Amino acid sequence: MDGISSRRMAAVDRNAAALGVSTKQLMESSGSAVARAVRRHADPGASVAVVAGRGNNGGDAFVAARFLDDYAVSTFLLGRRESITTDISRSNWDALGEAELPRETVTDSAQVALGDPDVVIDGVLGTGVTGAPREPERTAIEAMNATDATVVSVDVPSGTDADTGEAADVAVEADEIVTFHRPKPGLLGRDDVTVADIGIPSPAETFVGPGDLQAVTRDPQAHKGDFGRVFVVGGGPYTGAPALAAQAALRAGADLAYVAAPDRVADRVQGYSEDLIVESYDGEVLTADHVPALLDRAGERDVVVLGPGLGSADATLDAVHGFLADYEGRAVVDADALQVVPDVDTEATLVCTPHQGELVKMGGPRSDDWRERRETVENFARDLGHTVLVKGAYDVVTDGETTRVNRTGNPGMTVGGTGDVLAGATGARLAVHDPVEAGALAAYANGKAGDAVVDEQGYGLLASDLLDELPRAFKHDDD
Ligand SMILES: NC(=O)C1=CN([C@@H]2O[C@H](COP(=O)(O)OP(=O)(O)OC[C@H]3O[C@@H](n4cnc5c(N)ncnc54)[C@H](O)[C@@H]3O)[C@@H](O)[C@H]2O)[C@H](O)CC1
Ligand SMILES: [K+]
Repeated sequence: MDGISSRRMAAVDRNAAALGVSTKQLMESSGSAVARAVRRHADPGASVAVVAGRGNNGGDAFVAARFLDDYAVSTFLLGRRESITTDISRSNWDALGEAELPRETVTDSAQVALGDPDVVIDGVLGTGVTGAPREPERTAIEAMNATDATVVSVDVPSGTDADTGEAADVAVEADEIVTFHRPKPGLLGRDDVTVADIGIPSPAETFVGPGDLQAVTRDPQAHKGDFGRVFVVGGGPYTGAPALAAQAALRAGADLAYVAAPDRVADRVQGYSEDLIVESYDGEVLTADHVPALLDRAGERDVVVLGPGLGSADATLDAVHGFLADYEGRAVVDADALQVVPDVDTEATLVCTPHQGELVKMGGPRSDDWRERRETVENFARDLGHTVLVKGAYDVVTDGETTRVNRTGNPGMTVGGTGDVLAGATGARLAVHDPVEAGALAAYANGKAGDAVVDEQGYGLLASDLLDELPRAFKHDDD
């Protein structure tokens, strides 16, 4: 079983809530699994000390204490009730009081006195920890290690980093770890780990959801450019496509959006928006002579979006080939440029964004059912060596290893230009995320923006309508 990082676990937890399985339900399953582990180690009547921190790890421990009311269980909260960080955990603390189960709060490390229990439940710190344990958690961990009890850790031994397995100078020495859903990367290879299924529905992982948006953050200390300079190479036969892609990049969080376009159309592209930095090259379409200068510029920027509105003249496709052959950075490839990708040997990291027809033109599979498409596109992406985002009612994003499916969006989005918006948004996210995550986030937000527009005004959506909605579509609970 693959490991799941703390960050991904938090996203999946939030996605599960959006699918109707609340964190409270998950906590109930987690606590119950911990209680079952305790029953394997000691019979009813045995003494159990439950040591709980102020986060949801402690909440799991409160639930376990409630399930163990046929044991001599006493619960210690490291802090005051008011300092419990989540409502769910606090309600489970309150439930212990209502059930008249022994519980006490420990606000001073000097007060940590666990007695001589048969079993200790370690619910002090889980995946939400930052840094080495502080007081009173530190003393509590030492007190747990000092008992002769069997120690059952909730999710991860407190003091051990769930992602790296690194133990702080003070960390719980667990006899058994009951971890939830999937092993945490830092626990892989250990033989003292039980993985409990806590009822997270598999769509919470497969489908991009609101939890995935938690990856979209903006550091208040950031400087201009930190969130990406996106370079759209497009336009020639068409002018709207590169303008939409570049504006979408800004709406999806990029700091600067550049467009390189033939001088015949560059002014028109600029005319659509004063927010873009438009650079022109001579001629009517992209040709091989332009490639060296474009490569220089691309080297100064974070991501290239190659394709929108370039057209499919032979000279242009040759130029795309030449560009990709020598480019080593990150790029989104869209529209007519896609057909070149299978024939080019490149060091670049690409996110290809075909619709079904373009995928077939690339030599990819045709499949109508999304489950089948997930499989076939995975294989195709693996062979291609790049990330592929196939657009459809269910978008599939995969690098052949990691796959996400997006089901936001609606039939109104079959209108021209929505793909250009997606390509630009993907470019912006590719400046800060890995390729699959970038594609997944962009597809999710693009579809969500389309849903918001159609909700408000009905069909008749324009691709440009998506631009205004995109920032809201990327917003999430933590904002
Ligand atoms: N993800 C899921 O599907 C579920 C997870 N569950 C459990 O929840 C924890 C993670 O909970 P969270 O509230 O995010 O964080 P923690 O309880 O791990 O800790 C936060 C808590 O601790 C304080 N704190 C942080 N760092 C330190 C430190 N270095 N020293 C002392 N105190 C620290 C912080 O202020 C908070 O108060 C996960 O592991 C699971 O056990 C649920 O079961 C629901 C499903
Ligand atoms: K723990």
